[in-house]
Amino acid sequence: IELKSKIAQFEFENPLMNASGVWCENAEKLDEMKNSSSGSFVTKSATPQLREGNPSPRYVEVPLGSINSMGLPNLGFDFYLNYSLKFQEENPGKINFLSIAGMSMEDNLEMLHKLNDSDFKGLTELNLSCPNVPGKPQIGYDFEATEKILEKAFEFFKKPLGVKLPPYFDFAHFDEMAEILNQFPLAYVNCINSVGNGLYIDTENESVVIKPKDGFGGIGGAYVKPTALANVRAFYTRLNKNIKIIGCGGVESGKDVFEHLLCGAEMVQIGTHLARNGVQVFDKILTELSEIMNQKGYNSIDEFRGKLKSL
Ligand SMILES: CC(C)(C)CCc1c(C(=O)O)[nH]c(=O)[nH]c1=O
Repeated sequence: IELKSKIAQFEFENPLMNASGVWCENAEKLDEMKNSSSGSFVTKSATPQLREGNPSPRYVEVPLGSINSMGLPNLGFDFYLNYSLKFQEENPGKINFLSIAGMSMEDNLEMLHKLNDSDFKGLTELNLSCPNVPGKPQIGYDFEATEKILEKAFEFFKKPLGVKLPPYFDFAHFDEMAEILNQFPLAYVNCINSVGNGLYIDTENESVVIKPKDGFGGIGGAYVKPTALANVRAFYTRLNKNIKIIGCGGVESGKDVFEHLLCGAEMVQIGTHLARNGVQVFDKILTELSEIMNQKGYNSIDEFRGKLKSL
């Protein structure tokens, strides 16, 4: 059976990849992703310079998912660009995704200029959960700021660009965001980033479980699947068809991947489940997805992608 997915001019042999931030922060992890059975991989969101990030504990697995306030620890933009250039050189015809999350508009534009002027042939992911000016919500929750940064980017950026979105919970927000995104020649929209500022409590110690932000952190894993599926579906039905959707959130099995694909996802990312179990999750989940497709008599994903039925 066929598991191919297409974004921009790229074709991937299967729809699975890691979620940015998971199994992608250094060369050792990226090599494991590169050598796994995933269809592609994305690098940890980069800032212009190396960042230590927040004090640990900053990522904690909990029964139904994970909570994190990493604080953008990363080896710096040049590391991920060089890794990507080496990857495309050593694997002719193959490309990866490179994520950026500047701490300011200038940082983002600087990294986009460098990418534009480089030999990078892959896809760039602009992480809109990046911080805004103090006192204002993250860029993805500031519609004006989102429009402004995309206007500035598309003045000069000529390579395939996607955006990573935080989750939305209101139809007015789906509509407003889609109206903005439809103005730009985006290659894709990636839904969702972690559900922001959750709180997990250790009742034995009567304390929080992560050190930064008094324990407040982004929630991932099974907790967020219904929200992730809703955001994938909401943008799939609102965006023009040449903007593909990447689904991210709550994927632990072939069944979860099937649900994201039914909602319209072109690629499906795995975060918390990958962090917990390592890259063998891709083999397991590909087998489970193939099993489901065989049982249902589907030979390719295109036969059911986006075809979620209303009642
Ligand atoms: C939240 C930011 C630190 C501004 C961006 C990086 C990021 C982080 C992080 O590095 O803390 N964690 C997430 O779950 N999603 C993200 O996009």
